[in-house]
Amino acid sequence: MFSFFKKKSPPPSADAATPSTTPSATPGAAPTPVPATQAPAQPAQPPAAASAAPAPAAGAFGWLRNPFAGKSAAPPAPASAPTSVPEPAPAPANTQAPAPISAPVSAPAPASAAAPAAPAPIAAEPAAPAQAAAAPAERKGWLDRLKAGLRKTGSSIASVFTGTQIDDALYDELEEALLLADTGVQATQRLLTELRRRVKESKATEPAAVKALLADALTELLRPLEKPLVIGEHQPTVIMVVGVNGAGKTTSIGKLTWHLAHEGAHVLLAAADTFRAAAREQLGVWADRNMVEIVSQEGGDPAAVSFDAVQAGKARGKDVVLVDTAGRLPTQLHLMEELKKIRRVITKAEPTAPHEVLLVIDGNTGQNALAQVRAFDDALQLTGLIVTKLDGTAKGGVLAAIAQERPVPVYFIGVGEKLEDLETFDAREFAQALLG
Ligand SMILES: Nc1nc2c(ncn2[C@@H]2O[C@H](COP(=O)(O)OP(=O)(O)OP(=O)(O)O)[C@@H](O)[C@H]2O)c(=O)[nH]1
Repeated sequence: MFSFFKKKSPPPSADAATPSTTPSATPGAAPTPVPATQAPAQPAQPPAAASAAPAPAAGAFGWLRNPFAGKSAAPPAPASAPTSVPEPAPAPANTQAPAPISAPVSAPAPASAAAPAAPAPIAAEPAAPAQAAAAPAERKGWLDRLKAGLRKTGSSIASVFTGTQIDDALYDELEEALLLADTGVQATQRLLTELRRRVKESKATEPAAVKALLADALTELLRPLEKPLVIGEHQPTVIMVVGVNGAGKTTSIGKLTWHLAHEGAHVLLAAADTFRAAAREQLGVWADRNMVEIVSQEGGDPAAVSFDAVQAGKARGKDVVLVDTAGRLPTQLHLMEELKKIRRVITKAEPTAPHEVLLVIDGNTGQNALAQVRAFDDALQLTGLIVTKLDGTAKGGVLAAIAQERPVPVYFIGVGEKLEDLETFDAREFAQALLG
């Protein structure tokens, strides 16, 4: 299990007013909010973790605290304050993971106040150090999978250090290996310069020691990418998810939803890919699996669906609204304009939203991923990345290129198709996994 988000204490509930009880009651025209139905505990063959898992949020994960866990373990203080957003319908998300869910649901605001250690202002956390200490067995298992996933990238870099001498040949080989791993010219040069400095300073004599110094230099380079996703500062937190076709957007949203729901968050999905029926269906399957609501519409304007979803999320006191958009290339300018419109219209529904604009990139695309980050960032002002398919890739170095050239935080990385194959990004873990 994991906990990947931090929850800020929501402001003393604003729009409490009108929770529309049923899943529908969507304002405006068409979109059809589909209740995530009665879904039985375990749908067909849900991604492995679903069955293996829901040890309801224990909050024992690395550098992110799990405020919902606190709430569930010890039922939040009798929601004294008239609180905020009364959760209307017995939020579907909850049925499956009784403990964490129900509690937070009904009284989001005060709960967080009650949440013991939570007041901590969120944002950028000195991530790494705490992590190792807090890391439970699950984190260890994840690290093993990450290592296995990055083996293709790592083995060629690691082979540089099998010799006995630290000489120019070693640095040349390393340069080649880093470039082949799609680390990019700038990041590669920076790493080599930094490595030479560290080697000199430490008077290292063994290639193995050089490898450890490289891990340090890489960690430092990647560190700016570490940042937790913050949930709870706004209610709902509106997250718009974008990316090229097939990058893994919908799958990542599904995984994220599962984890959020199991942390006790109430999630609403918005299927803003209104053109492709398969895309909507795929998201619908994830909604059913996670027993969360979805706003979906056949045809029509993706921006309108997003607007309605945000409105519905506000009215129903959801913690998170996740907007899935259709895949597109950044060179398809009219489609990029469509994304900008979705963004604008979301802001009309909630002036502070979207709170996150996440780009999903396929780790296999190497340097092209960097081009995608640049283009989507220019168009949409990204707040974070999800990097998928780092399993089996020989191009894992691209994160170093991103850190060097366009350091948009990496909220999550994916190393497989199963639920548990999505985790928070940690610079040192990644550097170590990358170097084998
Ligand atoms: N190996 C691996 N496969 C993944 C990962 N994440 C997603 N996938 C697979 O990638 C494929 C595409 O994923 P989708 O979630 O449909 O991608 P999408 O970006 O929503 O696609 P469009 O809606 O067409 O734009 C699916 O087969 C997923 O199972 C990952 O981390 N590792």
